[in-house]
Amino acid sequence: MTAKVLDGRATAATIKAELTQRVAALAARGITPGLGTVLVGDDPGSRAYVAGKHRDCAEVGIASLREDLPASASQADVEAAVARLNADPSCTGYIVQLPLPRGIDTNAILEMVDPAKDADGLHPTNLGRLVLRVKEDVTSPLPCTPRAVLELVARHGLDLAGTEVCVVGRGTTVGRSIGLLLTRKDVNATVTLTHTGTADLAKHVREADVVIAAAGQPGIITADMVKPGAIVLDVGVSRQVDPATGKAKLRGDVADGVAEVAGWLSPNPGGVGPMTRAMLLANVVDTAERLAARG
Ligand SMILES: Nc1nc2c(c(=O)[nH]1)N[C@@H](CN(C=O)c1ccc(C(=O)N[C@@H](CCC(=O)O)C(=O)O)cc1)CN2
Repeated sequence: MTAKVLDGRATAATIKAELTQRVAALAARGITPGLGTVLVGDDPGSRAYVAGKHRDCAEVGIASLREDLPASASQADVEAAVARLNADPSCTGYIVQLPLPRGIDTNAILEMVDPAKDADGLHPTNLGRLVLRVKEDVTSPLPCTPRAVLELVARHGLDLAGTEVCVVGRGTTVGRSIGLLLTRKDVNATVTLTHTGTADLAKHVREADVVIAAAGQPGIITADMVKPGAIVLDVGVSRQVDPATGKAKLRGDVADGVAEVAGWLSPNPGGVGPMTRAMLLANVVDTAERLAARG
């Protein structure tokens, strides 16, 4: 079997075209959404992702604001950047790029974000609304990668109702929150959340109709672990620098042979990554539309 491709690049391009029209409709009413980013330090991956987010904004007509801080920034410096974006009326939503450098208290920073401007859906209020099953169209944004996974699957005509899903990885941005989304009544999947403490990972993966690999461990999901025909989403990404050339290579959590066993596979790069960026834009536009509707 050669898996069909869950094409994140093409799907993200379609979504961005839709968002461009929605942003133009807001502009006609005198409203310009503005996305802010807080980037701390020199991590090449984080720098590339933030640069991509600003390119995306320009493409769809969203204004963008940057708070770039050096790796030596203190907790107080990062908190001051967050306070500036909270206070800036031209910033309708913003994100703090993760991971933050060691020594910065990430939870304290995320708690400082104004929940109404939280474009990542990672503020405790917004994650709490997800737990309480408050619908995001009424109140708050969903975390971008979990939303990206659901949107990518739905736009390829796949229905997850009744499926057994194995999530690999328990990080906040993906693993923990995606389980909450998948078990909502409008999705109706059954979820097993696995992690580094799981005794027999292969057993859980093998039983799953859908595998969401978000461990950040290159090649951890191998072909022998995957049920034939399963839907496999490769979310985790690791940047490995080739010592010979000095060039960075991206590696996903899914090993090469999986494409021969799975029914559907999201490539990495080119799958969930571009969709994550598109969902960030969607969160910003959704928020701007909600505010506009409230006058
Ligand atoms: N505040 C946040 N921090 C992080 C998040 C997040 O959702 N919010 N997720 C990841 C990183 N991330 C977004 O910030 C992200 C990862 C990957 C991509 C992407 O487009 N990847 C491309 C490859 C890009 C490249 O060549 O480097 C792909 O998969 O095709 C976008 C965003 C951690 N931090």
